[in-house]
Amino acid sequence: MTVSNNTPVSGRFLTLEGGEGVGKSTNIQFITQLLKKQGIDCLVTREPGGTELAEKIRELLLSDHSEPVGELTELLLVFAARAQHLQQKIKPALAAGKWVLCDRFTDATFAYQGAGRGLNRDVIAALEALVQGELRPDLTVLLDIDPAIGLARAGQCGTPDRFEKEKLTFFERVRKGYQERADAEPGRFLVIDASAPLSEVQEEIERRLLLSLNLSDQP
Ligand SMILES: Nc1ncnc2c1ncn2[C@@H]1O[C@H](COP(=O)(O)OP(=O)(O)O)[C@@H](O)[C@H]1O
Ligand SMILES: Cc1cn([C@H]2C[C@H](O)[C@@H](COP(=O)(O)OP(=O)(O)O)O2)c(=O)[nH]c1=O
Repeated sequence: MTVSNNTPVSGRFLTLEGGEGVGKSTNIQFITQLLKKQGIDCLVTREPGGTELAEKIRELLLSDHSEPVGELTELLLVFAARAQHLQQKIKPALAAGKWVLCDRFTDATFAYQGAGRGLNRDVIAALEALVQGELRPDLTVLLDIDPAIGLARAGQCGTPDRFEKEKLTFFERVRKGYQERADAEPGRFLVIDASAPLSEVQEEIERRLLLSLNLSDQP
C-alpha cells in the first residue's frame, strides 16, 4: 500500500513507549517526519496530557506534593487524563480517518503503575476496558534500554520530575513490565534496541515501521 497518491486510508493509532531517557522525544519527531514523507500527516500527542485539562492532570502527576501520592490515586489520575484525551482528541481524530501518534499510552500504565508500583493488573485492565472500550493501539514502538543508561541520558535534561526520582529498581521493574507486554503481543509491538547510536536506532525504526505498516518498497 502506498498512500502518497491520495489513496484514502483509515486512521491508525500508533504509540511510542519506553523508560526514562530512552529517546522518545527525539524519535517521535523522526517518526512524524518519516510518515510525512509517505504522505501521512499524523496528529502527534502525548500522555499523560494532550488536552488542556489532561495537561493539568499531568502537572499533578509529575510534581512533588507535601503528602505521599497514593498508588491508586496515581492510577486514577492517569486514567482520568486518558478519558479526557480520548474523548476530546484521539477518538474524534481516528473517527475522521486521521493517524494518531501518541507518546505513551496504556502500556505505560501497565509498566509504571502495574510492574513499577505493583498495582494489580486486573484492576488496570478493568479501568482500561471502562475508559477505552475496545480501543487499543494498532502498533506500538517500544524503545528498550538498560534503565541505568536511560536515566543517565535523562539526567542531562533538567530537573527530575516525581517519576524520575524513583530508584533504579523501580525502572528495572518498569522495563520488565514493558517486555512482558511486548512478549504477549508480538504482532503489535516493535521492540527497538535504543542503546545503539541514534542513527542506527532510527534506521531500525524506519525499516521495521514501514514494513509493519505495509509502506515499505522492499519485498
Ligand atoms: N540513541 C541515542 N544515543 C545517544 N543519545 C541519545 C540517543 N537517543 C536520544 N539520546 C539523547 O538522550 C537524551 C534523552 O532523549 P529524549 O529523546 O529526550 O528521551 P525521552 O523523551 O525518552 O526522555 C537527549 O539528550 C537525546 O539527545
Ligand atoms: C502515560 C503514563 C505515564 N506515566 C509516567 C511515565 C513518565 O515518567 C511520566 C511522564 O511521561 P513522559 O513525559 O513521556 O516521560 P519522559 O519523557 O520523562 O520519559 O509519566 C505513568 O506513570 N503512567 C502512564 O500511564
